[in-house]
Amino acid sequence: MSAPNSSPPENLKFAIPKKGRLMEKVVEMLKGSGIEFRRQPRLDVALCVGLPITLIFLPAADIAKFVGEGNVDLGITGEDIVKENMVEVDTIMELGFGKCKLCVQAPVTDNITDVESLAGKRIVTSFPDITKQFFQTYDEKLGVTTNINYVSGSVEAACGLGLADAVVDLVETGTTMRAAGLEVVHDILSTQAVLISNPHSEHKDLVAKLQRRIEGYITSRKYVMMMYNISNELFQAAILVTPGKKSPTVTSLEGGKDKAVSALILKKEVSDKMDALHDVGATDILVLELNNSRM
Ligand SMILES: Nc1ncnc2c1ncn2[C@@H]1O[C@H](COP(=O)(O)OP(=O)(O)OP(=O)(O)O)[C@@H](O)[C@H]1O
Ligand SMILES: O=P(O)(O)OC[C@H]1O[C@H](OP(=O)(O)OP(=O)(O)O)[C@H](O)[C@@H]1O
Repeated sequence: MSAPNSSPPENLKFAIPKKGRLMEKVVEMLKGSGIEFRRQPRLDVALCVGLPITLIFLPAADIAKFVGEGNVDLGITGEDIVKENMVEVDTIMELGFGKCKLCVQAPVTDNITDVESLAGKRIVTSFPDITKQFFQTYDEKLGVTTNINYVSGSVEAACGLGLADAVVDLVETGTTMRAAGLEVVHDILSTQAVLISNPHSEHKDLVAKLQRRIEGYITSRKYVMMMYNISNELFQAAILVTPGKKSPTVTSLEGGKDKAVSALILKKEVSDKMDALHDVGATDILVLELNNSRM
């Protein structure tokens, strides 16, 4: 029993992006993971329902720093932002969205094929530390200093405005880059959204619980359950098609001549697997959506 005057334990503080493409995905993921909250209009703090968690809505670019410095226990942001801030955080899991690349880009008309030729030139970026680190090797080799300037957005406009010889910016579809007349000269890193925690957080059990819930949700979005019947003779060939995530579940049907098999299948492989099972001789093939999962 706790001492009568002890203050209640503090809620876990969980920072999530306050706007933009990451926010939409994060809110959808939290809902699917049973992490529900009510956010009042214009408020950047929300309490979770039934869990001792306070959500704090912050700019994605600030979240790694807040987690690293222990202002919050847990956060979701891009790996690119974690690397740029060079903070000490535990990366708990990759979340599979917010995927893009950080690239050196230059005007198509300049026809630059070798990134080394940009050393000593003017580069504009929202990632000055990663960019500085990237060009350092070339600067030392060539005895030059690359001039790196920070802008917080619309990086792609810098070359057209005459402010830069090249930019270091994110590329997903390439639409922004092409519209600005730029092309990729060099990939620096691949990134996606990650769940990060402060290594000294006192909420280890709750962090582990959230991790399990989010993993369960991600699995349920990636997989479906495939069920089918197969004769005993053809069974071995069929389970080669559906080995499952760990292994398939197999039960004998009444009469003993056939088996019923259920196995998790990656969504993107469903049609190929159904065709293959049909060719092997399976019948009554069903595909069921997963609502949630815990592995
Ligand atoms: N086009 C993209 N595709 C996928 N992920 C992206 C893309 N652009 C950004 N990201 C990811 O989202 C993170 C936050 O991006 P961004 O800074 O654009 O968010 P924002 O909060 O909308 O800010 P702003 O619109 O003010 O720049 C990036 O660091 C990166 O990890
Ligand atoms: O390859 P694409 O699919 O075009 O995506 C890449 C663009 O997306 C991001 O910008 P965002 O749209 O967030 O606007 P910003 O320039 O204000 O950061 C990023 O900085 C790129 O400019």
